[in-house]
Amino acid sequence: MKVLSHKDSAYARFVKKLDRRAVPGAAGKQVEEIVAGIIADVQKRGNAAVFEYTQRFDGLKLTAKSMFVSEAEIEEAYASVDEDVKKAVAMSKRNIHAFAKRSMRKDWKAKNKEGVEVGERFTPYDRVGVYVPGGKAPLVSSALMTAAFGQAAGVPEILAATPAGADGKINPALLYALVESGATEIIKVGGAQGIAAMALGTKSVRPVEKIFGPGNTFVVEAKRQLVGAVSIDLLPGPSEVLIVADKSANARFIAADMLAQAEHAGDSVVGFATNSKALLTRVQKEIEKQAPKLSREKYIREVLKKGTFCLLTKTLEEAVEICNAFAPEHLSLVVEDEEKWLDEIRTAGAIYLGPLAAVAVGDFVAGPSHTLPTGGSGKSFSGLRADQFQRRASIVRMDQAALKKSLAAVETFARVEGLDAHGKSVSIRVKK
Ligand SMILES: NC(=O)c1ccc[n+]([C@@H]2O[C@H](COP(=O)([O-])OP(=O)(O)OC[C@H]3O[C@@H](n4cnc5c(N)ncnc54)[C@H](O)[C@@H]3O)[C@@H](O)[C@H]2O)c1
Ligand SMILES: [Zn+2]
Repeated sequence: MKVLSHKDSAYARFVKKLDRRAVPGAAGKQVEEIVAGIIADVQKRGNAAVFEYTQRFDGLKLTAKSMFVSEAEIEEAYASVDEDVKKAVAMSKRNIHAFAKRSMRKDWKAKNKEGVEVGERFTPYDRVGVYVPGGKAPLVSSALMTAAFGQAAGVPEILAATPAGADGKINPALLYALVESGATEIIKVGGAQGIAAMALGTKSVRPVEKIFGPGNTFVVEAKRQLVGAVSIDLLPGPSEVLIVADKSANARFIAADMLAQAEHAGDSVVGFATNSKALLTRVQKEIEKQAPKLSREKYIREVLKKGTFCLLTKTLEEAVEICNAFAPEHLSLVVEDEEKWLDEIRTAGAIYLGPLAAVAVGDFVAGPSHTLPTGGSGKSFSGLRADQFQRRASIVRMDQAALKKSLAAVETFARVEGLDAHGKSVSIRVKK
């Protein structure tokens, strides 16, 4: 765990490095090339390529039939998932839908100064893809945090892709959550080949229009490379939290949040910035006290060693500046004057306010999606939300009076751009 005070000589340099930019290719030339190769191969050979990579990376042999989760598998999942899980999924889904309803764009129309009616119309995509990471943990909540937003937006076809283990089985709770969140088809394909199959289509997989969801570096790089063939939500990478706190904060809660973040995976990032020396000392002690009791201590130790920093800043202002430069996926803001400091926060993906706002509640059930911008991309992306499942079209309608009032300016534009047919197409309609 890196601990630095503003008085240390290494502090300024370290803080400067926290001003991040998520640049393409940051995953490394090698990942970029591997993914480009997989995409090209899926484009050329379709199913055959998808099956080959699935065998190579996940040890699973698939066919055109077995790549899709069957009705029987879904029935089995519904029968085996216990009531507590069903209840928790229902609660999360209810809150997601309520949140989604408010953030969805609504049609509107108005008249411009000349009397032309202008407006916007929003309709759900017809067919989207969601990626749910497999691998290290069955991310039941990630199914909800992507697909259920599409479901709320009214997307009729949601194709989900998730890697199955070598035994071809998908965790029943994950399957249950996916179906409850509106997934209409599920393929047992992960990685870059899963993203490529959804974006480009194969003989068995009909292509989607937009792809959502988190994944490892191969998945995220594949999404980045396939922009154009599809659009995407954002490029979410390894999870992170930054806690900004003053002396009013509770050290036990902060330590618990830092450990919760650290247990996600070995590549998680955990930051803590405070202007209170006493708090910093107490948090360090608390971490050592709480960590040994946790089941994922292995990941936690790894993250504490290489992905954790604690900064003693000179002022709270400085901590907030660090936050804006860092653009954390999650910010936990625990300060006396919440409203004042909230106004200063600009780049965080999700802001948790006050000592009781545990990030884990947002991870699972609060309502906003936990699929959020990481690696500094909060400067240019926002978290996944329902309106990203809506297509937008602008609408223009006019009558004779509005047409007449627009004519002079149109003719001027037409003249300077050398597009006389444009001018003509308007003047021809205007009644003299
Ligand atoms: N930001 C968020 O909201 C959020 C949420 C959940 C998970 N995540 C992130 O998702 C990631 C999950 O990663 P994961 O690996 O467990 O699951 P994953 O499903 O993302 O990746 C597994 C796939 O990676 C591919 N792969 C593995 N090794 C490869 C190689 N050498 N070459 C090419 N492809 C290869 C395989 O196809 C495999 O199916 C973590 O980094 C986690 O932090 C982020
Ligand atoms: Zn978390």
